Amino acid sequence: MASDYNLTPNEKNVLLALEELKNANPDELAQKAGMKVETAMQAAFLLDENGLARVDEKVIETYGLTDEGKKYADEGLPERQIINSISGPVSMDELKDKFNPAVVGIATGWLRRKAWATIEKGMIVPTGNADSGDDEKVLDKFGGQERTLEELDASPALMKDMLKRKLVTKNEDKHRSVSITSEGSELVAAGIEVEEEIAQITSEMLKSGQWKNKKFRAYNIQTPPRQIYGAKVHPYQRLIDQMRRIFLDMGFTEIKGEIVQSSFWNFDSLFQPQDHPAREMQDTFHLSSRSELPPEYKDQVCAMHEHGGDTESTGWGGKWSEEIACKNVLRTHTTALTIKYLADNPEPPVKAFSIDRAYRRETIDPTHTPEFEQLEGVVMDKDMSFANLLGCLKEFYHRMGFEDVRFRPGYFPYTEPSVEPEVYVDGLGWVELGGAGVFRKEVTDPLGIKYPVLAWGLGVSRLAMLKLGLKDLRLLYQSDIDWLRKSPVCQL
Ligand SMILES: N[C@@H](Cc1ccccc1)C(=O)O
Repeated sequence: MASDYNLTPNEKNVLLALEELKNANPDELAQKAGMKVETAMQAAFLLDENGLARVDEKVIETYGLTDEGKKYADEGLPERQIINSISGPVSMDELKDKFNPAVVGIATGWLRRKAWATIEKGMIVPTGNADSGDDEKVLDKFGGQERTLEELDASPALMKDMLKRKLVTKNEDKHRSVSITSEGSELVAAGIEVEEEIAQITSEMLKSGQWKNKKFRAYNIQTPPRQIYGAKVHPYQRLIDQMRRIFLDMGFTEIKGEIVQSSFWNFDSLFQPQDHPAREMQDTFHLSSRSELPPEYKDQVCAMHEHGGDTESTGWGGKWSEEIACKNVLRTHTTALTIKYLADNPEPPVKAFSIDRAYRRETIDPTHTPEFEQLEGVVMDKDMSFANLLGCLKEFYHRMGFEDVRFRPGYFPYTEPSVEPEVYVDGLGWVELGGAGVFRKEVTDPLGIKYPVLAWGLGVSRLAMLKLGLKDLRLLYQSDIDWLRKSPVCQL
């Protein structure tokens, strides 16, 4: 049953005005209701929402004359001016003396097209038939105003031609009209009482006691409130913070470093041969800049690569090139940071980690991005063993909420033994999450590191996908505000 209970005084006034007008444009409505157009329309939209009125919008196309069009409406089209001024053949030159050459230029084409004249050897020869065309009739109809197609009594094809000839412009105007619905009329018939309502109480009203005689606008508890999205930490950042917290809690020091690294620190110090496939253009972002090689290590690293240095290792053999080692790259793993940190801090114990971005030339797909995070860590101390490495990683994954952790044999040029940790995820099975191992002598010896080093580099975004239940890693990197606001994984 309709009731005026929830209507504001403006809505009531507009509804009463509409009942008289039935259908009106915004200006008429505002005038009748005795309010500003915006106020009246605001009320009309509210009435529309409640089914008491209807606001219709339609786009009306109108045409207007361009400056050129106006001129020709007054003076006649160029072809008309010329055909009216001649009674027999005339030469173009003669016409150009009498008329603006631009006018003559435009006119000749149209004289021919309209078959008002032929052009023979530079002479314009009237055909004797120059009836007023539809375009001229339309030009006459404007009378200095915007006109609709109906008012001009013109075909769309003709208007298209005139648009092309730049005689007219086309405008699209949105027109609104408001009409009362039968429900609205019923409500008016049942009686509407307009009385001033207040939505806000002022201190004056309170002081004077006036508020006692006021009518308060009722709350409409049906109106859906505007959604408010609180600020929060990005879910990926939240997980990164959680991982950082775990290592800090386990007594590790966080290290940071440069994104741009020499090949020396990114590859050579890690005993990656200079012809290793990972160093190829298609895997690594190579830069044109270079770095100085650290004088305290470069000879030892060279010796290790070429023949195994002072150790029983044979090295890779061949010639190690300083030229290749000093070339800069975007770090392809954060192991470049931990190895340098160890070289700078060779005294045990060292427990350090880094959680930061690495770069590889990956083709972007749901599980690969050229920029990604790694969680890198090293432990160096007397008597550290492979078992300590597995224990440390297990502990980390447990703290991240993964119960089942296992290790598969892996291969990295810088570790021996090497493993790939995996966690078990319901529905997915065992998921591989990075690499780990104990640094080889070939890595530690040239840098003067005397004790065993446990090392790992774990995929962070892969872990985040598992924790957040995502199928597409790219979501983590695109700041899709809608997803961030609404996705349940972002609700924490
Ligand atoms: N750097 C290796 C991971 C790793 C780090 C340390 C030791 C062993 C492996 C990678 O990016 O895949």
